[in-house]
Amino acid sequence: MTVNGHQNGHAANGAGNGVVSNGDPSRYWVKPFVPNGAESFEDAKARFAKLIRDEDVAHWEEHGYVIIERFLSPQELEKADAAWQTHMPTWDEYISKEVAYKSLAGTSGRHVPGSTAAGVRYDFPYANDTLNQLAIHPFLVAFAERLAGRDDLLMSLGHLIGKYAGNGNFEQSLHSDYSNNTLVIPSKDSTWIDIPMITYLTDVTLDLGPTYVVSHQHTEPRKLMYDGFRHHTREDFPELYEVEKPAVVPAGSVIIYSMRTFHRGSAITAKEGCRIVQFTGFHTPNAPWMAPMDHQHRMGSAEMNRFLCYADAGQRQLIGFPPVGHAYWNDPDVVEAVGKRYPQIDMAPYRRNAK
Ligand SMILES: O=C(O)CCC(=O)C(=O)O
Ligand SMILES: [Fe+2]
Repeated sequence: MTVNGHQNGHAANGAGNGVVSNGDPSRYWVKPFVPNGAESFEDAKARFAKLIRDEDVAHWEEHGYVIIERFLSPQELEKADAAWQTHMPTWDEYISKEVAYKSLAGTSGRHVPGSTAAGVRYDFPYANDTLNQLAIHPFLVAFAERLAGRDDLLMSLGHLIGKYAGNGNFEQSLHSDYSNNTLVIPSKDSTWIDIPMITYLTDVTLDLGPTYVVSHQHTEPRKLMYDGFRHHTREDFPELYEVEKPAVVPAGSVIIYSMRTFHRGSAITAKEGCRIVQFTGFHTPNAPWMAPMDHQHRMGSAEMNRFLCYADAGQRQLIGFPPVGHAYWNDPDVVEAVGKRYPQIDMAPYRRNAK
């Protein structure tokens, strides 16, 4: 079942990209973006923005979430598979070395052993270019820009998370995600908005811990954001659990939701299997109370250097790097010094406005 009411993705858009798959080709299976090639990130975003369906935006506006099935092409998924497997075991690897892998935590400072959000957890940026690029896929950024109505968003978060059958209780209560994403609470006003997303890198079946989500239609009229509880338990709010819907989706799909959207991770009831996802989010740059991506311990890391050097200038901007043309680059000494810090970054575009 799908939660959007439209089955298996989208009809072919006639782009003629010749992709062969098990289902209909998705309209998003167009030329992938490659940083620092002929196309800028801006142009790639514009290309993907044209593919966004008005009804998907309308669904998000009405329900507080939308699921886009199979936005990643089979080729992208194949690369993504190889990429997550550099960080986490497949199910077969996991079960063949269960003792060793059971305690695998990843490197995230936000890994809380035993919590329902645990699992193996790595934070963006990763030691892998494909994973980094997936986190800021031009389609995801374009969709967030469309919802926010501006094109200068910043990345809020990035986590690669693996959950394995039999290794923990992942059953959560319905909640909104804001406690570590804003100092206050997420208001309705999209002037300052943070847009979270979960990209599913493996098939999610009912027994592999789907995300459950509740439409705004059920939560907004009741002002559940304002009742002082972030977690709404089954005991106290049974009626919410009657209207929640599972995001049962094929690998390569994404749920784009909001910080006001009630949702939850659920138990893996299958005996075998794992669910690998990447959380990301993008927010408007006008709200210091919101989503301060905690760069402090990442700046200067090998992963951050790797991300910055591989990325396009428009992608660096997503994490706060001064944009091309910004007055920061007016001082030629500064441009050259940053070039020395990151010898692999092409400084030519930044050099252009050095006076
Ligand atoms: O993993 C999921 O599907 C959702 C998890 C979640 O909502 C959370 O950890 O805040
Ligand atoms: Fe959550």
